Amino acid sequence: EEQEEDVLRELRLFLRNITERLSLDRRFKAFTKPVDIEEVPDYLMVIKKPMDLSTLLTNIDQHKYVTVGEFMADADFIWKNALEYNPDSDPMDRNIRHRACALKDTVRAIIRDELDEDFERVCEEIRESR
Ligand SMILES: COC(=O)N1C[C@@H]2C[C@@H]3O[C@]2(Cc2nccnc23)C1
Repeated sequence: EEQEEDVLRELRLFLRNITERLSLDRRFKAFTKPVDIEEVPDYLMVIKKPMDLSTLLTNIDQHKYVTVGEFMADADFIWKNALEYNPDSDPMDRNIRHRACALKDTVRAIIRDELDEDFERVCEEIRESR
């Protein structure tokens, strides 16, 4: 009903705000757009579910997420993919893995600090009712 749409509208505002703040952080520049398959032709052979901050934003606008948990599952692919595709000891790989870990910790810290547990519970009730 209308109250549910009000909750989901507030969820989308919350998720857009997080995603935009991450996109402005210079540490996360490599995560703002999909990895360029022309530049990295083997990427899709290694990474089965590419994800990036611009795709998260598109998904939000397409009402893909009904809970913060669903959003976090996609956000986690961004840093997990980076750890998987860039495993070597060379400085470039180490640098992107460091940024991937910073992204993981930053997402979790924002959600711990800014998400009301009761709000997420209401979103989960809506999800289960659909
Ligand atoms: C999230 O970003 C990444 O996982 N990567 C991995 C790719 C390998 C390396 O860095 C990336 C882009 C790139 N382009 C050209 C040549 N080499 C590279 C970004």
